Amino acid sequence: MEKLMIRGGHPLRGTVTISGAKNSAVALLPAALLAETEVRLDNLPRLSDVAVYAEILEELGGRVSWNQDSMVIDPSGLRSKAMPNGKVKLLRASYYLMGAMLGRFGEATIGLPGGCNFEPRPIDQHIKGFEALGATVTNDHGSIRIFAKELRGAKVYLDVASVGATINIMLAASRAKGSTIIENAAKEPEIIDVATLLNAMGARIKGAGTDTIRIEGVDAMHGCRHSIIPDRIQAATYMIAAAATRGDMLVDNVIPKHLEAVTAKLQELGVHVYEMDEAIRIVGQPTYEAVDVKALIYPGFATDMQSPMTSLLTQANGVSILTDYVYSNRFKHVPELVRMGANIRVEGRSAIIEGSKLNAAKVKAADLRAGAALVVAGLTVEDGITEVSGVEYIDRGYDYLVDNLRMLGADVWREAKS
Ligand SMILES: CC(=O)N[C@H]1[C@@H](OP(=O)(O)OP(=O)(O)OC[C@H]2O[C@@H](n3ccc(=O)[nH]c3=O)[C@H](O)[C@@H]2O)O[C@H](CO)[C@@H](O)[C@@H]1O
Ligand SMILES: C=C(OP(=O)(O)O)C(=O)O
Repeated sequence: MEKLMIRGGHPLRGTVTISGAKNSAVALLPAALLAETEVRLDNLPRLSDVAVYAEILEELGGRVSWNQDSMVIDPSGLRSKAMPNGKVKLLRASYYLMGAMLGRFGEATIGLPGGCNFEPRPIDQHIKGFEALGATVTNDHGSIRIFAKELRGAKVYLDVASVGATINIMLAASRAKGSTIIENAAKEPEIIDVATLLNAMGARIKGAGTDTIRIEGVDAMHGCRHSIIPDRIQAATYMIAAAATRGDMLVDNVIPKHLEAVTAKLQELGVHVYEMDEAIRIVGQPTYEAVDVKALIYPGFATDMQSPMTSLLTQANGVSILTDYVYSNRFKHVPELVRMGANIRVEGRSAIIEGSKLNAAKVKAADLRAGAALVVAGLTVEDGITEVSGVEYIDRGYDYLVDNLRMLGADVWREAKS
């Protein structure tokens, strides 16, 4: 186990290039199981979640070769295999194996997912979707067993606009007989990315990115080449870090439209933000004014950005209220920020943040974005060294973090945990 050491107080200056989106990658890899020939994914991020997924595909008989930021998945040797335990427990997005294997083999047995468990994260809407398509779903001691003699298209109305359920239903329905309609579908950009890959593989999906998605099932799917969209959460984290350190950063290889909610909120704080075609420049300012933030489904301010945003709000004058309407209790970063001198209290699903100077401390990341929040906080501290443990969570979502931060002028390094 390692920890991240941060000697803060350096404004981040320069250019950072954002990698492909984690939340796309972990859906595109299992989607490749639906093809009968090779799928090549470009702009793939070097993340631990991606590495674990590649190993899962190999365990299922797929052949995977990973070269720089491209991966070729040869699904020709794939077989149906129960995966009740093991690697599926290491990441949240292993639930996509359910939809992909159901579509490909008519059956799947997958252990309930792991990943960041900041609060209970049910998958009832995924299951409702599979059942609507004609599958029988049982929970066998923490493993979900799904079986269908024949998948038939159906209309599914999601009770909540769930990203995972929307993608899982798209995966299975791509190989069902007839048409499926998903109503109240999630609209996140990663859903469009998955639909783009599936269509390039021969699927017939329309409406991804709106709340109604129509899928005409097809009999067979084939390989293709696909480039993954940039990671908007990673990009937002760097934008927030630039603002928090009063730096001047060009965040390159982004789709600015995906970042509108964070751009608008940074401008409201007083940060200068300049949008270009594929980049955003952030110019930090000496003082910021408190703002309220509501984390919502897309195109609202993403819940995954709220923890790093909390750290930035400690740098604003006045009291900010940050409310998470997606996850009611995603505040594991708060006690650690308080350890660093932050003045924050949690009331219900809101964090009430009063601006204050932060101090160096030994803190622990309890999940991925809590880790990102602690890194942003550590970068603002002028004296002393902040030690962030739980780096394995941060590695789920930020590749080349130390290299990138050092290139931007930060004094950060990894050390073995004593
Ligand atoms: C791998 C991946 O893409 N992860 C993202 C995905 O997670 P994930 O897809 O798991 O999140 P969902 O969009 O499904 O969850 C949104 C909300 O719906 C609820 N819900 C979800 C499914 C369900 O069957 N029943 C139910 O009640 C959840 O508890 C939550 O309150 O979207 C989240 C919300 O943007 C992000 O934080 C995660 O980074
Ligand atoms: C919660 C996250 O990821 P996951 O759903 O994979 O745990 C995240 O990316 O912030």
